[in-house]
Amino acid sequence: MNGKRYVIALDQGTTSSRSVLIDRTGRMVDFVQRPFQQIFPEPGWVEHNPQDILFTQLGSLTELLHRHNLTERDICAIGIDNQRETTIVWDPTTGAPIANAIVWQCRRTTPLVEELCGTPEVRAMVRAKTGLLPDAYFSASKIRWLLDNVEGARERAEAGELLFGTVDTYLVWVLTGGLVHATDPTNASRTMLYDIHEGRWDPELLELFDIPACMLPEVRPSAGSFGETSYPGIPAGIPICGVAGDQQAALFGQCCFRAGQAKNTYGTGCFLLMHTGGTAPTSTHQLVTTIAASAPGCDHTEYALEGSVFVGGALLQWLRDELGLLRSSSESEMIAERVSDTGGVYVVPAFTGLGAPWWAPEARGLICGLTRGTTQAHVVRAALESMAYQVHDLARAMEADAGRRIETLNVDGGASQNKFLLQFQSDVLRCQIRRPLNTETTSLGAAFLAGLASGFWEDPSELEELRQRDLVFEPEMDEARADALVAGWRKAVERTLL
Ligand SMILES: Nc1ncnc2c1ncn2[C@@H]1O[C@H](COP(=O)(O)OP(=O)(O)O)[C@@H](O)[C@H]1O
Ligand SMILES: O=P(O)(O)OC[C@H](O)CO
Repeated sequence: MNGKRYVIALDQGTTSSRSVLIDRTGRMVDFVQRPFQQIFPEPGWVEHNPQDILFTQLGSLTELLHRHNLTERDICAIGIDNQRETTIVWDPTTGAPIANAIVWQCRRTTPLVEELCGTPEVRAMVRAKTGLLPDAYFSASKIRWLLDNVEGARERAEAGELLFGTVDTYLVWVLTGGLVHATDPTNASRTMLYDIHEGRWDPELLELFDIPACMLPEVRPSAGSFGETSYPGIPAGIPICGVAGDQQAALFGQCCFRAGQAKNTYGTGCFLLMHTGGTAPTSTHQLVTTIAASAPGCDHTEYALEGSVFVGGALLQWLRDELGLLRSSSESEMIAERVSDTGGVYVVPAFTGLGAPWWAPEARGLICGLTRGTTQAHVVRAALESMAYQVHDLARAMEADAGRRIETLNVDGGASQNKFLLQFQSDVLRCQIRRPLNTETTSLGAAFLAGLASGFWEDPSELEELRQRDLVFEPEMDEARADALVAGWRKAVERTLL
């Protein structure tokens, strides 16, 4: 314990950077958010300018500090959570990135991954070591692309003149004045270069992707020491002692510390993660196994199963912007409640194919079951229900892989404000849904990690007690009806696979 009043979370997301002030009761006192530009140089490519990431992050931090008149005397620690997989390579002598960051959504390296990981043997080796499915999503092929396509990059990297980092690493490096080049296991586990069982960068994977080991950051515990702030304009000497990828941070922020505890984030897409304790199950349903963030003092690696829904809340934005059926996403709740069911309508938002457990990249979306009596309310309700069905499918796959039921699903994200959605989720999943009062669980997770590492909080049980009042949803729908609805959804999904 010390007299400092706050922990700050730096929440570096895909579309904005946020700085969040959190007090000892776990309350979010205030936050500052700065959006930044998305760069689409070619179809399917997505980039960020690392300077944009940096200056929106630092700008939000300084504004937050000024707004509350805060100095290093008030801030116990900084925690960082970040968009994962996004890849930055820079020159440590100047701090200048050699190119824009290649964002996790960018598909430019799909042919490269096909070429390097095309055989069943290589795919199996990558899966066994990293827990991931070989894909352009993860960092490895993005680093390789930069080395192959930026003039002189390979020679400089091999001579030890370039550094690689995910966004956490880049922020830590800049904030510590270039002293610390480090990441944490949750971020390392998303690069496709890290052996999640051995806990080290893997020589065979580095050889496969032809990436020099000297570019890679040191891997330190998520609740560990990442140096101190030393950057002009930022109060000096604040310890940075929490780092985690944003989805693992949210799992931690939801106080899912034990095997079987799960969270789902309903945002533009959805991310479902289940803590699996010290075991790393291999999914037979195309889910990925990833490293979970651990509290200080944990003597073993903890894991999670993860699955994602590509189109979640984005479907409501599509109904709003392209079909004009809604004025806002939040209006969907009131409109859906106007009807008692969808009248047999299903929406399958396979705009970019379907993810786990279907993995059908060629599938395309549909709205089916239309009759002359179908109204706006039926379609809007079916759109909300589609989010719940997709999470249901992921959750059932996860339960089969983990060999245990999800008793309670902890939820967060923008669309978790929708109570109709959460009740329907509980009905089809047949489990309790819990929404914390503070749904900013990502920032909370980063703050918790930094706060535990710095002694701001004593131990994880204290954090469970801080958890503010939850909104709880229990299944209300008759089980036979819920099963019939899910069966109808399955038929609709099958139609998209034709
Ligand atoms: N009340 C609501 N009901 C349903 N969907 C909502 C509601 N509020 C926001 N959304 C959806 O949630 C998404 C935004 O959530 P957010 O967690 O901020 O997203 P992200 O972090 O993925 O950018 C949008 O796609 C929006 O359509
Ligand atoms: O930026 P977010 O919060 O949508 O998260 C992105 C994920 O970390 C990508 O894996």
